[in-house]
Amino acid sequence: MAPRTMQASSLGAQSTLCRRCLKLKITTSSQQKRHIGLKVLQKEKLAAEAWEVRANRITEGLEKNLWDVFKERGFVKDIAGTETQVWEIMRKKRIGAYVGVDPTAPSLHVGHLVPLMALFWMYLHGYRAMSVIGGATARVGDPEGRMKDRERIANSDAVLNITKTHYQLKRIWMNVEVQGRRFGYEKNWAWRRGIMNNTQWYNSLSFTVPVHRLFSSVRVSTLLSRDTAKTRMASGAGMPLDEFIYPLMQAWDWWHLYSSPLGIQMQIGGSDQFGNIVSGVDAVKHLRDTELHPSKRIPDTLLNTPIGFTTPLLTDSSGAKFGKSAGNAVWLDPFMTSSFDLYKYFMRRPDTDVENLLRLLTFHPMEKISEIMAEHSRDPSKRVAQHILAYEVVALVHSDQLAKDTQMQHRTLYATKTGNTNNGTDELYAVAPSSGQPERASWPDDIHKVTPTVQKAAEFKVDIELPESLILGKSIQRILHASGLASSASDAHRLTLAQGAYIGGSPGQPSQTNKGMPLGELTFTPVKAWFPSDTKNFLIAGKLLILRRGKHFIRVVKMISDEEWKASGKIYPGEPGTGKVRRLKAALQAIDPTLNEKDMRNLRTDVAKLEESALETPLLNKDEGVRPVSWKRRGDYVRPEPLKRRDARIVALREQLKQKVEAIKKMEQSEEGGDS
Ligand SMILES: Nc1ncnc2c1ncn2[C@@H]1O[C@H](COP(=O)(O)OP(=O)(O)OP(=O)(O)O)[C@@H](O)[C@H]1O
Ligand SMILES: N[C@@H](Cc1ccc(O)cc1)C(=O)O
Repeated sequence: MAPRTMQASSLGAQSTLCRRCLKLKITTSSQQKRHIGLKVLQKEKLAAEAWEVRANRITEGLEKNLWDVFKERGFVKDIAGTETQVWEIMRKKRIGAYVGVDPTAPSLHVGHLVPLMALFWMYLHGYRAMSVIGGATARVGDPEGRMKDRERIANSDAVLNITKTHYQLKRIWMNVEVQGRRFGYEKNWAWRRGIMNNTQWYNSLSFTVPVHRLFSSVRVSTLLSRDTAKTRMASGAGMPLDEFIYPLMQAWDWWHLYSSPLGIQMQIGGSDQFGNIVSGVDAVKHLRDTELHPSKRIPDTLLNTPIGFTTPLLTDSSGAKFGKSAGNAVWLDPFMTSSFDLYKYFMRRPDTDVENLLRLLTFHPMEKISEIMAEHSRDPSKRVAQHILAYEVVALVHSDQLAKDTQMQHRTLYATKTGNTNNGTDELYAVAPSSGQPERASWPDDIHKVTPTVQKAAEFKVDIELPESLILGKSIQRILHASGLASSASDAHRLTLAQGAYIGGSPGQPSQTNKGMPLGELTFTPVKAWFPSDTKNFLIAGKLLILRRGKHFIRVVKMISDEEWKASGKIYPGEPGTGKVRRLKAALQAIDPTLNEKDMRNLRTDVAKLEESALETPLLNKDEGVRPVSWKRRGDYVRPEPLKRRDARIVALREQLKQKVEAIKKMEQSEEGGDS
């Protein structure tokens, strides 16, 4: 049976044929009705048949159950349910699985990749995979393993964290598609993946519903018997009620996902989540078995059993779990940890850990990992395995291209100036870079000493800060330009005309009266040519703007006072009085204060040419003194002495200019940041 139909029937849904459109009408609850075309049904039937064939092949030992892959790669720490149950359910049913992440920081970190990788494997093997952002649960915070009450998150931070986490996950999911293709997984019509936020159901949930349906069945003693609660009680400090019932909130999420047409039957989490997952299993079973609405009832069968498992925790060198709370996270956000530093972090993993990390964090098959390790052990100083690990993680988190560039950058940086152009590792690299730069034969000591770019989350709350006079006084197009989402104000104008730019706010409300982004939700409205005074309606907590270009390019802008802006010494693209021409003029005058306007104009033209030719094309003909290339004169031309002197001065100035132009460019690049 096709997944959707199967889900519909397992949920007790009724199907009837619509007489008007001759499509099958599936009724999953008293309110929800969906029309499914015959073509879709046919596809679902084919997908179900393929799944059945696969299940039989697993029984016959011709194919591996993904569960066995999880086990051999070291993904399984603890299981909620029995192993036989999980094995059989995964064999027979195209179940859905989810991993939840609380957006308590503006970025995911390396530790999150472990449970997420298990989810990505599920997706690549045809299961439904959901990554859930805990927009609602983050307002409470999981008390698991904490000795003290959690600090509550400010509204503006909640919005910011949700936005950043959402787009980070989106990018990673896109990369999973790319990596899936690279590793030979053929995308199938039935594959389903997504990102959800639990505010989607919490914001419209009546308080009495979970109270009646779930809380009434849970004994306080059960919650009190959990380690965290016991420790907090024993310390005499106790714990706030919201943290105390946090496991029930997480359980409600699972119930919501389980009973939805997605049929999310499995929860995956880091090993600290085991308690929450086990209570989730009990809660989902209870809610399922006490369902009163006949059309929503799900039978208590093996194939409908909620199951879960936890993955091992990634720890730092002292054995502490990488996490936000511990303050030792290696972030995935490029603004917080550059791709180079992320690469470097994995280059520093000790040989004893690298095989395990290759299994957990890459899609390389086990046989390939054995080959890599064999090659690695032939000469560990080349750090072949670490290079491949670092490459794969950067490709997953950022992109293949960036991984290639970062690897090249790394090789160049650690290259010797002499000899040995091939250290024999090239063929093992995920890409086969041949930069001509020899790799250092043995690794310099400093590579082990460099401290990781572990940044405090609080220092990196926003992508860019911009002054109040711009945000409240200039057009939204100028703001888009200043934030780096458009190459100029006119580009921004074209973009808004084509409805390609968005701002975080309430959808469907005019700019003059827009109420802004609802708390905890990520909603956008297209940017229009509104009055500058309307932009303030989109400010979150009076200071944050969330801007988006197209689907993925996002900037979180913080408004600061003009005084703070001035004191920062920065300039933003398009800032009045700081144009390129003006800056060049100032640079020229700094080089030679005696230059007159005409000289400067000539030099500026030269600079433009220099820039165009990427500072490489020779501007002078070999024997022509300083005559520009365009002066096509005969060889017997003799340049008068005063002109020669002037030329010599210009040559010297050009040299200095080249450096200035480079410096200005670098400054611009670093100001613009980038959605690499
Ligand atoms: N170091 C880690 N190794 C493996 N899994 C991790 C690690 N850190 C977090 N996870 C898992 O990622 C998922 C989401 O974690 P979440 O962001 O909610 O918490 P966290 O990073 O542990 O933050 P906090 O320290 O605030 O609790 C959970 O399943 C969690 O167990
Ligand atoms: N409690 C999890 C995050 C989470 C949130 C909501 C869920 O439904 C599931 C998981 C953690 O702190 O790591």
